[in-house]
Amino acid sequence: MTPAARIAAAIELLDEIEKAMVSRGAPADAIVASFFRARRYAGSGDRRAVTGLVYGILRCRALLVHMAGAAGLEPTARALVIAALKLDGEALDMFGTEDRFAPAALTPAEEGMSVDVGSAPEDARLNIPDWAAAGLHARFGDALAPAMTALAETAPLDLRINPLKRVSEKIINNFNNDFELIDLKEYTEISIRSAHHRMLTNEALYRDGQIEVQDVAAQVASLLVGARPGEQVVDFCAGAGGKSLLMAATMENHGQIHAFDISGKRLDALKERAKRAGAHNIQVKRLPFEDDERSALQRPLLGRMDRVVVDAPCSGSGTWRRNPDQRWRLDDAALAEQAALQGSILKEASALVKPGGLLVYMTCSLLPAENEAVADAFAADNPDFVRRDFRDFWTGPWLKGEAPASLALNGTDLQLAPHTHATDGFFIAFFERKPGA
Ligand SMILES: C[S@@+](CC[C@H](N)C(=O)[O-])C[C@H]1O[C@@H](n2cnc3c(N)ncnc32)[C@H](O)[C@@H]1O
Repeated sequence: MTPAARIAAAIELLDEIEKAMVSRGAPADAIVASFFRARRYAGSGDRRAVTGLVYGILRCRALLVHMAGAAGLEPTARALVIAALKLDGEALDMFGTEDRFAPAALTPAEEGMSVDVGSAPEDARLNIPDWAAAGLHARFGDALAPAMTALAETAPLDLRINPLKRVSEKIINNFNNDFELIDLKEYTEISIRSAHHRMLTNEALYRDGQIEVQDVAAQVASLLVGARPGEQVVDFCAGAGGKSLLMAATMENHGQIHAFDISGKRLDALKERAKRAGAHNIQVKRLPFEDDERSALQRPLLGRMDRVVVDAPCSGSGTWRRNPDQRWRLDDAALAEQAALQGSILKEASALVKPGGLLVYMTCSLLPAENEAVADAFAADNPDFVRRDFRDFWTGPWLKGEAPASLALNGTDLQLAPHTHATDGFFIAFFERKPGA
């Protein structure tokens, strides 16, 4: 593709992503994949250039929208691409050239767009969507700028060794030098990090289930649950099984994990991953939508589980490094709806915990409305549960050293964030059902 054709393609691709953000359609990575499936003529260099420009735009979209608005332009995909090129100090001479793929010539308003970043409001400079502004200010206070800068970066590729497969240090050390593995032993014994994103599907270690892809925050969360061999555990929102797989390892495949989710597709993926990982104690159950069927499925487990994990559906604000389009997919009403759903799932799942058992609530969110507020409301309405300090659980297998400092707004829960912990944003709260309750 010519440079002009790449710009035209970036405008087209961004337009598709913008429309999907409004309609809450497919996520950006799925749109990128289908965009290039339909354009087989695009080489890998073209893909990298077009995708790099589009993702770069999503990482500072609020500022670009501000720049377009200040020039009297609607924030169309074309205006955002022009703003991004200006911000990067790129020449705009590929617009309106003889090249038949070139985008149309710049209008006077587009020509005149100013790159006066200093005059933009702080939330625009830091790429903060309106619906998350109050929560992020409350979470980070004076550290808002470094926190948001870290959230705008590209996340590393985090992996973990699968303890069920007993991979030796030597094998890991030999694992494709190209991966530039960083020895990441700060929080756990089993984490490794690659500076680069590569396809792992052809790697023998991955195909044989010896390594898994999982952000370190999610690894820490799974280990903090502390599931032991022989226990009965429910992973209430198990999805594709990130937490279940690691819990199966702490349980050494003994006892039972009941993996629930409403998505049959995700549970199918869990089954595949469990097979690859050699995790044999996970029983997958799709939660029906009808209330009575849903209750019937859970009835045999009521009040009998040693541990119940609720990895609730959330805004995903802690994963914005990986999914920058997620910032633009919610609004105030959707956030409130999400928090209400989180509260109701937590309440429903709590009924499965046995007296003396543990309920662990977690999200990959940074927002107090989805984190402390949901946990606080549960604590207030459920006196038969005691809120426990996360530090008490920093004892499980493969967790290292001292518990890290927490960014939670209280002294008991754990909140991780990219700028302080070099992980995704992640929240975890612990509740113990009173013995005899
Ligand atoms: C954060 S994801 C779970 C990720 C998963 N635990 C992992 O580690 O890979 C949240 C999951 O909640 C599921 N979910 C959404 N609404 C639900 C509900 N009402 N009951 C149970 N699961 C639900 C979604 O399908 C999604 O898989």
